[in-house]
Amino acid sequence: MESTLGLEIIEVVEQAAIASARWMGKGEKNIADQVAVEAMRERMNKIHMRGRIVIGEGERDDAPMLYIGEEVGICTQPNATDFCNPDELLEIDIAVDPCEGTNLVAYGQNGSMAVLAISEKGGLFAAPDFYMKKLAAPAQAKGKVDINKSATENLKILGECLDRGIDELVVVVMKRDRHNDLIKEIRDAGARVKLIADGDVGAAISCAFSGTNTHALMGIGAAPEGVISAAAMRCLGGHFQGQLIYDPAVVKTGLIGESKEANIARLNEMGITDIDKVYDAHELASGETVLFAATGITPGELMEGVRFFHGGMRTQSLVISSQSKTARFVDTIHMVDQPKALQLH
Ligand SMILES: O=C(COP(=O)(O)O)[C@@H](O)[C@H](O)[C@H](O)[C@H](O)COP(=O)(O)O
Ligand SMILES: [Mn+2]
Ligand SMILES: [Mn+2]
Repeated sequence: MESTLGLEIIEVVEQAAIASARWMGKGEKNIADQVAVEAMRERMNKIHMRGRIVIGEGERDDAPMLYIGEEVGICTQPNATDFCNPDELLEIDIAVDPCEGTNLVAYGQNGSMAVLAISEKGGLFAAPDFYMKKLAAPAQAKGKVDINKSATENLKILGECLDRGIDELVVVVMKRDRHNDLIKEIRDAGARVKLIADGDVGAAISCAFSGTNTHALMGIGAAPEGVISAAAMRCLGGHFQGQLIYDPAVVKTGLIGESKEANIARLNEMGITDIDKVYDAHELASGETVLFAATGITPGELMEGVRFFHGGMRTQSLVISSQSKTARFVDTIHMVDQPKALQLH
């Protein structure tokens, strides 16, 4: 699956990030999102692959592009056998978030990215448009911290695994009312909290890299983003667990469904009967081969944002492959017109 796809998907996330970055700081989150979706879809449809979107734009709002179930790639065409080789004809599943952190882009804040994950058919958990309680941590703590334990217990374990005092740990938490008790508990335990407005995919993956000063992600974010984070964490060997949250009273932002009962019924209809199951990274991204790609839109812990200059732009991306066991940071200069100068760094 991987050979040329790994290279082509870099351009997919690069193009989405560049399109969105043009709207950075303009206060237009919907446009920043829409242009990323269009650019991602356009580039994706030029790839020799037979893809199907399993996590995409707006499960419930009839999104016109990159919606769940949409087929993407040249090899989805009826006469594909005429121009696609057998490898390219293998069905693959794709999870996308063309603009992860739309508010961050609209308000010029750090941490947004264009991101996707790919696996063979059935290799990514088709998460419903629900919330997910998440716990991410570095590889040293994999299988030792546990989402069922309290934050206090996990911080103690994390400190031991990382050979750090609890006061030397930084936990990323999304700034939401639902996290007020969690934030207090982390601070009372002695650790430091980095509050983010949005963008928990980047925060989760940052845990896998030392040097980011991010030692854990705790709290409740969106479930689709949980699967994308898990895909990267699975390849990187980091710890990731997720548990679906279906009770609007827990989430507090009120964006999921009408009632807890209706949400449980919806999960059951989707075939999810063990509604409180804790999924680990290998269950959320279970495919034999998993690919992940992201490009920074605004600057973040992992990647620079898109930088525009006369005649072009520069992007930084991260491409991770379970097959080649690589995490590549790709720095690209895009020459649109003839730039007057190309800066080395
Ligand atoms: O920041 C996020 C928003 O993603 P997007 O809509 O693609 O810009 C995600 O990182 C979060 O995981 C999540 O969507 C967020 O936690 C939703 O929670 P809330 O704002 O409380 O409804
Ligand atoms: Mn998102
Ligand atoms: Mn998004």
